[in-house]
Amino acid sequence: MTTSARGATGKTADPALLVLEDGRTFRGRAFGAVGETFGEAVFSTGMTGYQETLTDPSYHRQVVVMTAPHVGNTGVNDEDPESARIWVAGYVVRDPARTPSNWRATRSLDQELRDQGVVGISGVDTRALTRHLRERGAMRVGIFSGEAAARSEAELLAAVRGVPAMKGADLCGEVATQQAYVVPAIGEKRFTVAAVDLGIKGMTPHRMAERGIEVHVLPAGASVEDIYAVRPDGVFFSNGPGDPATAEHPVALMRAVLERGTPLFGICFGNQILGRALGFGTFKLKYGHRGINQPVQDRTTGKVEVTAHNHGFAVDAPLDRVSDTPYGRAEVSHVCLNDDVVEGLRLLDKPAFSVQYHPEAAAGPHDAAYLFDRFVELMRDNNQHSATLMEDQRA
Ligand SMILES: NC(=O)CC[C@H](N)C(=O)O
Repeated sequence: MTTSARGATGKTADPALLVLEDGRTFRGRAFGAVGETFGEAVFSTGMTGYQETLTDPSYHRQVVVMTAPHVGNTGVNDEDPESARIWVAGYVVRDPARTPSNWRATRSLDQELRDQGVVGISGVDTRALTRHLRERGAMRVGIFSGEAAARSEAELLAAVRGVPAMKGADLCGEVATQQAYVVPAIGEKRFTVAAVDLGIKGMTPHRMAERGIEVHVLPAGASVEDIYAVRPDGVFFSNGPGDPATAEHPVALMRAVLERGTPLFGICFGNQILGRALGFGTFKLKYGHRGINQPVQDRTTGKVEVTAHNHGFAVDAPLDRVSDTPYGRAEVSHVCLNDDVVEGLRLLDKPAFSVQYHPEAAAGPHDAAYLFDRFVELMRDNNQHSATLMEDQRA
């Protein structure tokens, strides 16, 4: 052992090594489980919400670097997770809290990472690492501690370079539910929504349920018949991990929904699926957007909102004009003010829209919650329209 330090438990933490695919290394201490892990190194600028980050299924196969220097202050509780387990492949922090303190906490972050077998590293200069990823782009990484670190750096680097890249990764099937389930409406039921789970975060159906929506969450492999079997007033496509260029089945499903004109809403991966369904391309951003402080402009109102993000890919659609698509006219409805990345799409001739960011904001500001209300309005207007047509037929 070359270095040692007291970990959160008071035990001596093993040294750990972080190896990037371009050969840069960072030394630190084991945090969470001891062993090895691999993934795509990405950074999140969220100052709060680490439990929600860890349990967001969109982080599957990603090693998350926290730019906030001090992580773990409020420990871990049973209410904040966005899914039933931690999905990040590895976790990189500068200075973990030694003594968590919060009335809801039942355990420490270090303990939770160990219990779930998630390998992390602490004591890393996360500012230098983040700058490196900003300059060179997101890239593959490995974290090694204990026995796993007892190899030459050349061997560790070869192992990192052997793992699959995020570009071309088809991952939704690995995180989505296998069984359909229902999230009941809170209060009076007003609408039924079929939500295609591509890696859904728990807060998303909750935000719909709060608005009187009964949400039928369906597996990623659901058929068009499965969707319409629930007699939906609207269809939702969730966030999810991996490269949207691989998502053939969700694109086909969405096209069937657009064909029928059922009100449609997509979040994050769902926005990329809508982009593809309309005939736009998607591409990998250099280092993506992750955090809860990204400025986005709603181009329909001109208003700027501060929003929660987690995406490494984006839709390639023109910002300066309305596009003709097989489903009518479409436009970019939202744009990121940092870099002009497409953050939302809207159809002008059909009740369909999507955003690249997270209006459910778990964690994050609630500026974008109005998007769930827009979905409700689309369903309400569509139902009224159908009712009028029925009356016309009877007259
Ligand atoms: N949160 C998401 O849905 C992410 C979508 C996609 N995996 C991306 O990284 O861009």
